[in-house]
Amino acid sequence: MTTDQSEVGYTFDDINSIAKDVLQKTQHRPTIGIICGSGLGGLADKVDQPDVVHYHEIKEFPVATVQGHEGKLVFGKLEGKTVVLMRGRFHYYEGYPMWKVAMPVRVMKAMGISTLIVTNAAGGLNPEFNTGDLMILRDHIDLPGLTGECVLIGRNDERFGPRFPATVGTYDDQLIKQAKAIAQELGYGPVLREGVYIMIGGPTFETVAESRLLRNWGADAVGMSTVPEAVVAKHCGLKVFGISLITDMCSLSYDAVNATTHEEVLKIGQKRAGDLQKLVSCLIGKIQD
Ligand SMILES: O=P(O)(O)O[C@@H]1C[C@H](O)[C@@H](CO)O1
Ligand SMILES: Nc1nc2[nH]cnc2c(=O)[nH]1
Repeated sequence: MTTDQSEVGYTFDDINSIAKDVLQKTQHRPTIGIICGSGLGGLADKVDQPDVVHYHEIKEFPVATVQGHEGKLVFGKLEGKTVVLMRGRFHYYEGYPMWKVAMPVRVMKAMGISTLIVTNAAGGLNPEFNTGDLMILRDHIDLPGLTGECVLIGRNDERFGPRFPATVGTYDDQLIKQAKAIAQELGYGPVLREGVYIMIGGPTFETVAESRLLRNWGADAVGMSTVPEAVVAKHCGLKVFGISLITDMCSLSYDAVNATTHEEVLKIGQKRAGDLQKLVSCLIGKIQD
């Protein structure tokens, strides 16, 4: 690991060495990676023949510090596919630099995945949304990136991806179509949404004025994760699918203020995680390795 600001982050060799070490702890060779959002780690319990690797067992891996994020990789079989789940992700507000927040994506790519599924808990900004809705990410707004904290800042190694990557089409059209069809089959039509996720740095939830601003910018939901992971995934050529569980509605008016808490986020997560997990499992079943 280097410390010079132009060379921050793990080198290509560092990433490959971490991936190699982790693969020695499991018999599985995953093709699909899944990052579980706050309170959404239960999908890991559905994995057959699980091999669990705790983050603290992996040299150079950050540790998860947020309630609802356990801090382990779970390898195994889901719907016949070999997967690796991150049960616990890293957030910028925990004090990790952006490149560290997203480094597990490069490790998973080095382990052999070709598709990344990212899930999160998010606040609803679109007034037509309701708490408990599931929102497929059509696109995102990288607010930290737009303000100088892009996850790809630093020297670029072309073996990871290009210096100036396109971010249009980050979320795979085919996966979006498949997920929508599955949601209809499962009877989730009334709670299924599609929209734009905006990432803020956190850990503060939004003021009313900030929620109005984010809504005016075209965002349908707001959260504190996902975007750095999706940007790094697109950069290194992974197919990406993103989905948010709307755990609370952001206040757009001073007359109806809802002061969101993390406990509320986890509670709705617990209540609604089953449907999100079902949708993600069925989608995994349809992904071509
Ligand atoms: O990891 P995610 O994005 O699901 O977590 C959300 C955003 C904050 O970390 C936390 C707020 O309750 O939930
Ligand atoms: N920023 C933000 N993140 C969330 N994660 C879950 N709910 C919210 C929310 O309302 N705002």
